[in-house]
Amino acid sequence: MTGFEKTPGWLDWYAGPSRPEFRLPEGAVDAHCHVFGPGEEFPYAPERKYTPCDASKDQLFALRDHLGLTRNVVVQATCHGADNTAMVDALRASGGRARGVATLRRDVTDAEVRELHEAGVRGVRFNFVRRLVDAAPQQDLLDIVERIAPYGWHVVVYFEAADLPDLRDFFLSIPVPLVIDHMGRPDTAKDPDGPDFEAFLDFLRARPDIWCKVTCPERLTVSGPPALDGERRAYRDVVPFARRVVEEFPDRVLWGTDWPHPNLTDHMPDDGLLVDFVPHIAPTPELRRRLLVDNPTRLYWPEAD
Ligand SMILES: O=C(O)c1cc(C(=O)O)oc(=O)c1
Repeated sequence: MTGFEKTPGWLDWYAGPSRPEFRLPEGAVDAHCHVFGPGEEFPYAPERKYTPCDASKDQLFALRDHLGLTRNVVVQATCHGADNTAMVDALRASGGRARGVATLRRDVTDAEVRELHEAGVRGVRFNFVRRLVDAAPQQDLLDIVERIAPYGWHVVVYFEAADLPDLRDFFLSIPVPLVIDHMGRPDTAKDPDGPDFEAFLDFLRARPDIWCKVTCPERLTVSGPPALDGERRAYRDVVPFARRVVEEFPDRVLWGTDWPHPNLTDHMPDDGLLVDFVPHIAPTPELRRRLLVDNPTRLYWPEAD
């Protein structure tokens, strides 16, 4: 009993995922996942916009091993605000097999950034999705960038496709590498070769240090079918979008499960089937090795590259 009550309609993560048919290459990284609490040990932030179910580091590491992954990048979830202790606890318990992305406030001190770096944090996340956070002023974010730049960190940005035109110039003014969450959330009911997704690709072309996570087909799909009950044709509407990114930017794409899949109310995917989705978006062994192993290792474990 944690004293926290899940947001109504919130779906728990999928227990007992299937074992993927696709065998992940040696050293594969889940470059986008989260821990939630447990709330009793790591309380959710007062300013959060949802209350999740608990999803602990041990459960995350068990999923890693079950799916055949080697490492995790644990991204600070908005339900923990700028209190990074649950995420840092996961990094410290991972024996070097997890790196992290933090949320910081403008008044963060150099000593705090250094401590996060020593724990394995390598990026800061700026979130512009209104249902998740009230966005901070852009000047505050640039002040944070000044703090993290000396450590070689990058900035992870989460935004909706419709907001890219307004945010593009701000993003391009950030003087450290950028990593885009969930492919910039395209509307997959639209044409993957149409002007909206072309504008996103054009943004990626604007600088060679903009990376893109080809994640979350379960969030982006419009026509499904869901990755459940052994479905082999899950989320086919998302494939052409992700594949365009993987094929044009093979050296700066990242993949992750997004476990425990915050805020899904329609269905909760079987994470084993999410792994089986990968060969559809990265059709050759070479593309898969870069997406799953080489790229995330270069960004998060450069010393092991
Ligand atoms: O789309 C979302 O609801 C979502 C939320 C969070 C978070 O709350 O941090 O992170 C994600 O990667 C995706």
